[in-house]
Amino acid sequence: MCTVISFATKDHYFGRNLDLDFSYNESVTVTPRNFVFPMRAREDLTTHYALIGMATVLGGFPLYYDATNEKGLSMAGLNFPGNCHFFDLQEGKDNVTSFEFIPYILSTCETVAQAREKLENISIYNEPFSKEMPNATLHWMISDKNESIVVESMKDGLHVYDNPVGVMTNNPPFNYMMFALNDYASLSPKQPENTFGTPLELYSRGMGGLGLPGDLSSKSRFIKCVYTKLNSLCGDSENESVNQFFKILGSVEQQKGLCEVKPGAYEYTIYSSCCNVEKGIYYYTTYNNSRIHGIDLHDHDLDGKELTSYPLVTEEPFAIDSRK
Ligand SMILES: C[C@H](CCC(=O)NCCS(=O)(=O)O)[C@H]1CC[C@H]2[C@@H]3[C@H](O)C[C@@H]4C[C@H](O)CC[C@]4(C)[C@H]3C[C@H](O)[C@]12C
Repeated sequence: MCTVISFATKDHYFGRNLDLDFSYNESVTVTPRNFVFPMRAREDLTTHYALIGMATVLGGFPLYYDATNEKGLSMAGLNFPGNCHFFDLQEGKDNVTSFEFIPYILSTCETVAQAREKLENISIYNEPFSKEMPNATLHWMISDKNESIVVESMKDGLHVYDNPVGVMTNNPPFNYMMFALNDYASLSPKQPENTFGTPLELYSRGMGGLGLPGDLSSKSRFIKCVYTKLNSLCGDSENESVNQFFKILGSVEQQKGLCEVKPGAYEYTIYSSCCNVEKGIYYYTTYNNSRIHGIDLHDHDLDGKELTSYPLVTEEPFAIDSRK
């Protein structure tokens, strides 16, 4: 399971938890403007916006999981098994494979409004990257500074939903997720009001949130993360914002051993990311390394042609303070 959020203080931030039982050897990857994205059913993308994000690079192609472009438009793919459906080539449509979808939108659009226009004619084409790399069953969140949308390709076509809460997880489809929020509308960081007309003792702090789901199912993570994000208070500095972002994602992170996906195999939060979309800095932590690392898009020659990849730092020694 996974969770993606868009978040704002003075700057805007976008990132996700990647929850899975194994890794595809992902790295933080910068794609400069003149890297050629070969496309399967349309003209190659030769000159485009520069991108930074998490990807598996295979055969020279950055298979992005989540990324942000130099204009601050961001996009992430999360699992959507069972509901997701991709199509054969459609005459008269912009046929874009699922692994080309992030590069295509982020290469060519500056805003969600522009992405919406492109989406009007896009069909997600079912050709896999290779025999060894079948199609991932994904849905996507796309965000800019002003808004977020969710894109779900299903048997009956492409659905584009406004996402006023800026959070997405996995199944069920996004309209069901938004409806499910109704059941929790009365939760609050304030202590509840006693309406029974008989004296009761509020024996603990935090009782306004009683009933907030805490399990790892995707609907529960959606509710919990929306509640956490929308009630979160945060200062404007980069340090406070990035730390708070990781704390919000931490409210739905997965500890090893709690979510069995097949006998003996457990999903866990392999990495968490947070991109400052204004500055183009992609921060991340990994399961065994909570030190925040950052890679700056603008540290690179953005007019170049070659990818730059940064292997994840997955372990680091603790800082043990000495009395001396
Ligand atoms: C599984 C990942 C999403 C994590 C997630 O949502 N897990 C929840 C599982 S579930 O709901 O409980 O079933 C997705 C996110 C991005 C995906 C990867 C990216 O799409 C890039 C390539 C695309 C290739 O077609 C397949 C391999 C792959 C490298 C994908 C593997 C996998 O499907 C990834 C890593």
